Amino acid sequence: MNLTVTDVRLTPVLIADPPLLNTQGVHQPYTPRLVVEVVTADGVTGVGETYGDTKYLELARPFAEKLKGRRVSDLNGLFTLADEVAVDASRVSEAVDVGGLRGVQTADKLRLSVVSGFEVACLDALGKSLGLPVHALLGGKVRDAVEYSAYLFYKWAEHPAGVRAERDDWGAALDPAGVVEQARKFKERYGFSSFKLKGGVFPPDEEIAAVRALAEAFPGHPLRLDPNGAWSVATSLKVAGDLGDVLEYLEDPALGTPAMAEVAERTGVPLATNMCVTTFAEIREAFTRGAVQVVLSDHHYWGGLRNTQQLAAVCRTFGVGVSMHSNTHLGISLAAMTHVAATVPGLHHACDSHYPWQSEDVLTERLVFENGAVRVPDAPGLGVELDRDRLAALHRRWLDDDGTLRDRDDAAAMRIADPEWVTPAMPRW
Ligand SMILES: O=C([O-])C(=O)C[C@H](O)[C@@H](O)C(=O)[O-]
Ligand SMILES: [Mg+2]
Repeated sequence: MNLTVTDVRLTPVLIADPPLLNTQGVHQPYTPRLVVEVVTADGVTGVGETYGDTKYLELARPFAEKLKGRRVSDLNGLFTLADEVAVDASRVSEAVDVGGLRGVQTADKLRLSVVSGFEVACLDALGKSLGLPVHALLGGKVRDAVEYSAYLFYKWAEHPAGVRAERDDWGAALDPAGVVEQARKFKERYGFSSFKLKGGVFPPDEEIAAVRALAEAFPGHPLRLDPNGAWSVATSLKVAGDLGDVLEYLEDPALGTPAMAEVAERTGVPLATNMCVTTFAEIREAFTRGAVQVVLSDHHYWGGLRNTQQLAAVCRTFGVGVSMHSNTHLGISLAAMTHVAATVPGLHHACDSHYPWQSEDVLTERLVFENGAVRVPDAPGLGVELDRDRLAALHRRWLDDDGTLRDRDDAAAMRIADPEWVTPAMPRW
């Protein structure tokens, strides 16, 4: 068996995204992703996926060149390789990523986000070469299915008039009734029984009312609210006080570890984060201050599936829960998330996934949610297959774009509907 990488293919794509609202603005009609393929000397192809914005592509290209000649089994070596790829300082001059949705932006985190796509592709190729599923390469699954939560968003019925976009059949959700209706659809279509509402969009009282309406419509179901740090400590405490009886956890109510620690100290409602603990370096302060009770891992920015397992082990050591964060992603990443989640003992919270919002994929067969869960694939590698025609079509869309959609910008999308829109100063409420 020859596991040497002889070729690496990078295919940026633009995939359709509905008009989902968050505190920074609204999703653009298409969002960039990068599909990574590694090919071994034996002709085995492994596939991975990560962010597709320009700053990631700029790193992925030299990284791909360096990977050639190495073995797909050399997973630790990926981090050494990544250290050799220079990050343009202007790419990390902002303190926060995606207008603040993914926490601090550092050169390391950028590199790790790129490594993750290659790590998954290498694991896929290795698994296919050995005839083993990725979860077996990670030590073996401890469950046969991974539970996901319905990721509810405030949402317009459609993208602004005149903007090229794909239509969706979810309708608008701009008030409590709309949110409950969306949740019903999620439950009907996918069987989800946990619900997360992306907040930070409307004044907190409106979002409290929406969560109350969910609690009434779905009694006993785990509920979460995530305003992406849009609230002050006082507002966070008010929301925790009003919703404490129905929330599984409150996600990033306030921005940064000190503010989260202050909230945590004064409420019994567990706090989750994908914003103040997003790197290993951020763990110590957050855990010693008791700022978070659940970390939402994301194999993309934590640097892959094996780093996700390490994060889970650290969380376990400190008695902190673990679950998963999600951005817009394709089926490749859902498969990767499912494999790693299957290996993590003590995963007590349903994972987030944007996948139901994605009408487009690059796989021959979409992954399916049954009773809110994805069965852990047992076929070799990730257990998914690329549909090359779909991949080519979505790449064509990326090629045809004049550059406006190649870098995610939720504030720019919002300005099309509201030219006065500026990224809100935090805390917003
Ligand atoms: O905090 C989170 O869960 C996210 O930031 C997830 C996504 O980025 C979501 O907010 C989005 O895409 O609008
Ligand atoms: Mg979050």
